[in-house]
Amino acid sequence: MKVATGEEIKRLDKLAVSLGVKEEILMENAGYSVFSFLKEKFGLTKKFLIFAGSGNNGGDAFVVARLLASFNASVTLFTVSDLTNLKESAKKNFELLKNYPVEILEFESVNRVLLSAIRETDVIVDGIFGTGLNRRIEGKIAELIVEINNSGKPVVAIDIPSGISANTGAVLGVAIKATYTITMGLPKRGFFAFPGCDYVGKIIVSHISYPPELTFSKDISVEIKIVEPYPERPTNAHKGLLGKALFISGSSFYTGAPYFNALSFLKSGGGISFLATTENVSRIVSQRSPEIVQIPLKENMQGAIAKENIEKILEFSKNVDIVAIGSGLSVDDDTEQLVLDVVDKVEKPLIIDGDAITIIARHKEVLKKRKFDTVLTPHMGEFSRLTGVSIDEIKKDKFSALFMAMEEIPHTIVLKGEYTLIGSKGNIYINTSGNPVLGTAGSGDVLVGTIASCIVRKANTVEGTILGAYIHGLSGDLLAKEFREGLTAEDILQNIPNAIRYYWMHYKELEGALYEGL
Ligand SMILES: NC(=O)C1=CN([C@@H]2O[C@H](COP(=O)(O)OP(=O)(O)OC[C@H]3O[C@@H](n4cnc5c(N)ncnc54)[C@H](O)[C@@H]3O)[C@@H](O)[C@H]2O)[C@H](O)CC1
Ligand SMILES: [K+]
Repeated sequence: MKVATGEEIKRLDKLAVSLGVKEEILMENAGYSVFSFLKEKFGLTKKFLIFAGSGNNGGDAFVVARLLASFNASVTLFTVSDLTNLKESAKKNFELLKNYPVEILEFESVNRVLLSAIRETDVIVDGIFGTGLNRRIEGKIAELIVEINNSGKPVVAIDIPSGISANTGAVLGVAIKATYTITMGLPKRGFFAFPGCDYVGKIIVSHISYPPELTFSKDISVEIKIVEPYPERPTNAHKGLLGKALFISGSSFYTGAPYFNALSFLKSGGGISFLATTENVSRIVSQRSPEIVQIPLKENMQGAIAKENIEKILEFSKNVDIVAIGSGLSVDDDTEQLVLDVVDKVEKPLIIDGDAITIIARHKEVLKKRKFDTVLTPHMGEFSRLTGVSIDEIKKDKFSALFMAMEEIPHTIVLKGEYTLIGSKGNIYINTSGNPVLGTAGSGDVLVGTIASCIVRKANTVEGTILGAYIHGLSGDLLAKEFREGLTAEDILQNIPNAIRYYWMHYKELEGALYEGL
């Protein structure tokens, strides 16, 4: 499903209008989708308290009030801010509403009338601001929102929780904490970025009768894409057929990263995992996992892979289907040379992680020159090094930061975090699996191996990356159903086969599971 900015959705609304789907129809559909959700979820015997602003979000709210009242439901509606400049469709709906049994009040301040209305209601509907929010919410509307948030009542937001930026997920002053958000046309980017993601509650999408060419608009470059699983193991499956990976990772301080890299490749469907690491690390990893094929290398004074191994590594890379470098590696001079040579000379799909990102961030010309499929898997800090943009700036709008990075770096970039973003060829794919369980040491190393196997088994770098990121997050999601704390990268790794089984059974429903279309 495509994910839009506020501007994009306004453009789609206009296009729909130009195709004859008048604004009034769109507004009716928007209101109807919220009404039918309320009817189904809460029933029409409940008390509804609706807040309507002076824009078209308020217009949607008038429709909701009218439809509820037409079933004789108990409805109180507060108008928020001055309604003298209502736009045409909203104005018509406001006038229409006056013929229905709805208590219409003006919100003046957080006074006794308001507090008692909030206390007595069963459900609150937020139609204060939608995509038209263009500045911080202050004064009495801010106070109102705080009161709604403190009420403990279920809140259904129309289109966007008021106060959340549709594009970035920022809170503009204060924002409604919604239990459900019924969003119009398409979901908005801000729902998948922190802190907006904590305000939307469950997202339900209504296409408000857009013609499908708008819903699936090619001009929108952010989307949630659930890809097909990789093909089943062939009957004559043997390890060579299922893909060979070479992991160049680990140093004396990081013995877990190479283990997680190499074993997760096998756990997620890869055939043979080769691990190029120092002799010492190799000994430790082989005791933990004899399934991994070791390429023990000479160590330098810093406990990292010595540079005299470079030729051997480059030569070995010719025998495999994919190479990954960087997890728990090091940033010393020998490692720098190793990373530069690998990025420059390995003619296979390459995943660049961890310290290798830190190194290559200082030599972007080598990265830009690289002609073979490449995936970078930075966390926020590494992404900041890679782009030269501060973490604070990235957090303000991670979508724009990733679009900018893609202009400079012509590779697939996986920006890890809550809702990992995968940027490739000017498009961004939002990963919707995962939860805070995954924020544990070694989790990123498991991600590298999982992406590697999915790339090889799907024979497609971008789709493999999307699939690998999803499976990794899903492993954490399935664990989170049973456990709250105490999970480690080992648990995520061991649960990957379970995540794969689940994905294979349910992937067709996964998009709908997040968005119950109306
Ligand atoms: N356009 C369509 O065809 C459809 C729109 N739908 C709904 O409409 C809203 C977007 O409506 P819009 O009128 O553009 O904006 P808002 O309702 O969000 O409100 C704008 C209103 O509020 C003022 N304002 C903005 N920020 C603040 C602030 N911080 N404090 C005070 N006042 C503020 C601004 O000046 C305007 O007067 C969209 O989200 C949908 O819900 C449909 O669904 C149907 C089709
Ligand atoms: K709203």
